[in-house]
Amino acid sequence: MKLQLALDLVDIPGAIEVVKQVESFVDIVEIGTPIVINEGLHAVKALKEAFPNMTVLADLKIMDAGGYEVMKAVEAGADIVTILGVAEDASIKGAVEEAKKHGKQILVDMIAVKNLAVRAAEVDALGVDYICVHTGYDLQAEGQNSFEDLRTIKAVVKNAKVAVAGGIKLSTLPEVIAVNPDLVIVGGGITGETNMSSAASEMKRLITQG
Ligand SMILES: O=C([C@H](O)CO)[C@H](O)[C@H](O)COP(=O)(O)O
Repeated sequence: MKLQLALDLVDIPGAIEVVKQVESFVDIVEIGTPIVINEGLHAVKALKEAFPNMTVLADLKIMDAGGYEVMKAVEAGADIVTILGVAEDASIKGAVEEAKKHGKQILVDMIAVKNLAVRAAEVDALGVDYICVHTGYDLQAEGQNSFEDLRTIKAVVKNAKVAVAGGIKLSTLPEVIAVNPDLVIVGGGITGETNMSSAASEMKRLITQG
């Protein structure tokens, strides 16, 4: 099980500062959608240049032009690129094909997918690397989480790795670990803490002990 740090509500210098504090505890650094909207793919480039040995995920949440947008993210230095599960199969296939050409990976974000079990099985057959259940900020604000959704996709996904994101904190991490995802994605649960290094370190400890 791996730990991914999601960087969302910071600028490029702020993102670099956070990674410096927690890099030894996280496996993947995510350049979140809000950073990409604010700074463009320069943010991906800057983080990869600052931390060349880290796996960098560009959270583009692609909806169309899968191949082209993956190509641009990979040019900027991304190792993993996200596309939405609600996108057309043609877009997901294009994204997978382009990523594979460069030895990179695709994570499908299942945010807003209605029939999760059916769509997860369909997406799994398209050769993607990760399938991620995700409760976004707007539904987190309504008190929702993705823990039950994680069980749902664990039951149907046979090829891809399974990931979970959305409001995970130190206090709720054990509940997530119990379902045994391949990847746990945490943003505010680390970046919102006064001592980010200690939060990330404790999360890594819990994940490693399983
Ligand atoms: O993808 C995300 C969100 O939609 C904003 O773009 C976050 O990176 C993801 O939700 C993880 O962050 P937390 O919910 O703060 O853990």
